[in-house]
Amino acid sequence: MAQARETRARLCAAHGWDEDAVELVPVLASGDKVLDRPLSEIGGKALWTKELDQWLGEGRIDLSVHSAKDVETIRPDVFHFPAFLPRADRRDCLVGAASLADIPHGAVVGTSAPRRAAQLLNLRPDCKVVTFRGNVATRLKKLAEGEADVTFLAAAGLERLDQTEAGTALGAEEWIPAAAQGVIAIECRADDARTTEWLAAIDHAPTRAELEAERALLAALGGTCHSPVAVICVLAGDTLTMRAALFSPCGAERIEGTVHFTIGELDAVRGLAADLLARAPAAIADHFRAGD
Ligand SMILES: NCc1[nH]cc(CCC(=O)O)c1CC(=O)O
Repeated sequence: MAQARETRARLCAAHGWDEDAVELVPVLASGDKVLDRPLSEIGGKALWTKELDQWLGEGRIDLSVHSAKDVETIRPDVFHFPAFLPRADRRDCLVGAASLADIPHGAVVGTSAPRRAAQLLNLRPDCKVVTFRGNVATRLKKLAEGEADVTFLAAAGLERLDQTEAGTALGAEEWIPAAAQGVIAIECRADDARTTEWLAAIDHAPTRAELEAERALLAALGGTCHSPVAVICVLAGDTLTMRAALFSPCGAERIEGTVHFTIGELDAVRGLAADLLARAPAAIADHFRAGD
């Protein structure tokens, strides 16, 4: 809802509309209903899009507001994304310890993200990972109740809920975030020219450049929400720099690569994916579907 309010504010500002010109329709996603198992076990990212897709397809809403990182790599052709909002803080925050080094030996870490679990175990094999789902408030509550010693939450999510003091943001030199993290993606029906044009006015081109590259990497790797993959792509001037790491699920193996390219040069991204997969031991490669 915080993301939908931000979208409405930007749309109204861009077009000079009153706030009541845009109606917010809350749609509860399956991903919010099933909270006792990791997303990757119960149906993946479609759990965030299924209900919204149905409402959008039926014309009950004109646009859907997503966290870009929750959206599947391959989407139905009948929809498209005319707008990505300016990227918020893309970093993960560590909650419950001041730094990765300060996590107590043998600590219990709550997360159900394969990337966070594998990356943490790669750096801190002494830790134990337990499943931790639910929205930001639920996860902070579970932590306070002692279900885990530490957890990770996206800085963007904490920021949107005014809870930034809850954790310490981790820099890219020590911790790589998820593809598309911190980006709000707005989707509408591809044949809806009117909404497409309204949304195009609030699209942020630099964010789109990073996002398209990060999503192209996932597509080239055949990555899903089961795949422990971390990627950061940063635009500076006309050059994008992408750094990506693949992990085996329990963190024992890690391979990494970096590539520089210009906007739209997605062959460079596909080259990085091919290089990573070529170097990947089976413990990593088994979690990707190269070539799909
Ligand atoms: N379902 C997980 C999810 N999807 C989007 C965000 C917030 C960050 C973002 O918008 O990228 C979160 C919470 C988290 O990872 O801690």
